[in-house]
Amino acid sequence: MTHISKWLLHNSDLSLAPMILELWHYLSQCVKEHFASQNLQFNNFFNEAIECTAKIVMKTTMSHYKEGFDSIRSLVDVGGGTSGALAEIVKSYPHIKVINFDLPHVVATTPMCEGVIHVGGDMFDPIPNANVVFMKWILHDWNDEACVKILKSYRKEILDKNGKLVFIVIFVQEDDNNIFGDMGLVFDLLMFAHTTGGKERTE
Ligand SMILES: C[S@@+](CC[C@H](N)C(=O)[O-])C[C@H]1O[C@@H](n2cnc3c(N)ncnc32)[C@H](O)[C@@H]1O
Repeated sequence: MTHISKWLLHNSDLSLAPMILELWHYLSQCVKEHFASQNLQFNNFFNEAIECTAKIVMKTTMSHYKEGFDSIRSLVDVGGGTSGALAEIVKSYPHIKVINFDLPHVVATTPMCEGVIHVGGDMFDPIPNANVVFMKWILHDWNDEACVKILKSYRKEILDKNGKLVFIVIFVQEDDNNIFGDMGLVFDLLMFAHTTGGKERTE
């Protein structure tokens, strides 16, 4: 077993197996819109895939954005999935009132998580009230036009409340020569497989 293949083990605490292995079996069906809302098994695979990466990414985010979280009173995670990111946030910052906001079929199958309020809805409609709008790995799901729409409407809402927008995004570097260099390409292919119009960006 190589250092990198350890990420594919199902039984380790930090694993990428749900993201890298299972989802590809559904590539052809994913071309159909709304597949996840109609197929419970795929919905579960997709949510597990996101959750396994959330744990890994939030570990780093929490250590680098410590002061940022300290000053937050309420936060809505837009497209928060099964609240993997929020679970990590409330563990370290129980004073923050957190809301997980995602599509109704996702929220319906999301297990309860202490301290997290789940709200079902559409991110292109008005979102639940909070001082901070948090979005992790959302903008890469959408084309430029949709991203501008999201950014404009949330910016206005947040400015009115003197709050802030916190985004966690992936930036692909064209001359990436490190061991994770190909991950940009892998993520771009994932966006192709699982979204209609999403892509990884360089800026
Ligand atoms: C790539 S996942 C990111 C999940 C989570 N933010 C994370 O990184 O752990 C995108 C999420 O956006 C949700 N989503 C897609 N379209 C949406 C919409 N119109 N309104 C609300 N949520 C939506 C999906 O259900 C999914 O949970």
